Amino acid sequence: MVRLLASVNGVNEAETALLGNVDIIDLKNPADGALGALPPQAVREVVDFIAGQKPVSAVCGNLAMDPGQVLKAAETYAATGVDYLKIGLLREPEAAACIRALGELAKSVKIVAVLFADQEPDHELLPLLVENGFHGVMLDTAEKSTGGLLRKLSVDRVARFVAQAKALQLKVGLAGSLEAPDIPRLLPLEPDFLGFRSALCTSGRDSAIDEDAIRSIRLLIPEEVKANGAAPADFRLLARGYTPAEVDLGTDKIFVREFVLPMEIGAYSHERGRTQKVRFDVTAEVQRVTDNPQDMRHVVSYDIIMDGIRTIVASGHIDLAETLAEKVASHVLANPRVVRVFVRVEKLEVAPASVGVEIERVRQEGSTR
Ligand SMILES: O=C[C@H](O)COP(=O)(O)O
Repeated sequence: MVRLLASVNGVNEAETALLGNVDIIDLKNPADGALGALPPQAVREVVDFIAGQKPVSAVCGNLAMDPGQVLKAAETYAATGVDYLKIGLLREPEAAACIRALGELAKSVKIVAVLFADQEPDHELLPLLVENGFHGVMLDTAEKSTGGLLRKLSVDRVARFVAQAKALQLKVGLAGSLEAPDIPRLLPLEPDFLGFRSALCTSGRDSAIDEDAIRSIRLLIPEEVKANGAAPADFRLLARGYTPAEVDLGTDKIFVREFVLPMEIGAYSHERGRTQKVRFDVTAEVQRVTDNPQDMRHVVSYDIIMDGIRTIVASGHIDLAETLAEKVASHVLANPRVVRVFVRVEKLEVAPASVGVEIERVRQEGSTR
């Protein structure tokens, strides 16, 4: 299940977030950047106000990578009674010593490390976080005015980060000026939570959060549904395409055309260890879910197709264009609303003309992939 974390600046906003049914109330001072902390007393007030209705996290401030200072701040905020502490780790050699300094405290409070997508996050810190008992890790952006997470780090790199953290049993969160169209792109990566501030505000990150804005984000992150004691919804399925229509409205086609990427491909030895340009054309036939599409729940985003291609291309050398086409088709059909997909893969640098393959694949009856 992917949880919705909302960053709030005090009791009033915490109440709004509670009404919006977010999953985690995160405390920070947005006016002081990605890691601006509220005074400990203000954090305590929110912890008392929430009174266990939702988990509460707090950031510990814009800390220099000084182990003593980091530990002191963490102890101060741990004493407020929050469920999670968020500690920002800058891309500096002392970050490792700061992690070690928190090892003892991590036995009594859940600590989540925050790494920045715009500072080349250091994957080598992940095992160290585990060794020192950290609960989780999240990617955020330090600079909020220059675009969101997926503009700072390509989707395949975010996917690799999530997969690596999960393989180490760390809880993993993603944030960074996330907007509605980012959500269907990030849900398939199955992070443990997605974090928001800017998208919840009426006019900019420093303005107040707004109930309607929270609601529109909440709608895009499936909540755990348990009806009559039935098994919880399959979030992997929901995450890939939201709820399929109950009545048959027919299909539409979405497409990505002339998407060219350099990649390692080819069965010849001279094609190894170098990239060549490959062009992708994909058309997906998708079930319609409404006559009145209004938000990301109602569409299958073409970004998901491009994200899949980028991730497949980044995964390493592929010998055959046929293998590549099958992988792309399979990725697109992973979305339960896609009933048929057409994929053309063309190698553009092989011969005087382009060469490649076209395939068409259809969802098998009853298959959820
Ligand atoms: O922890 C999450 C952040 O508060 C997200 O803030 P943002 O959406 O403004 O980047």
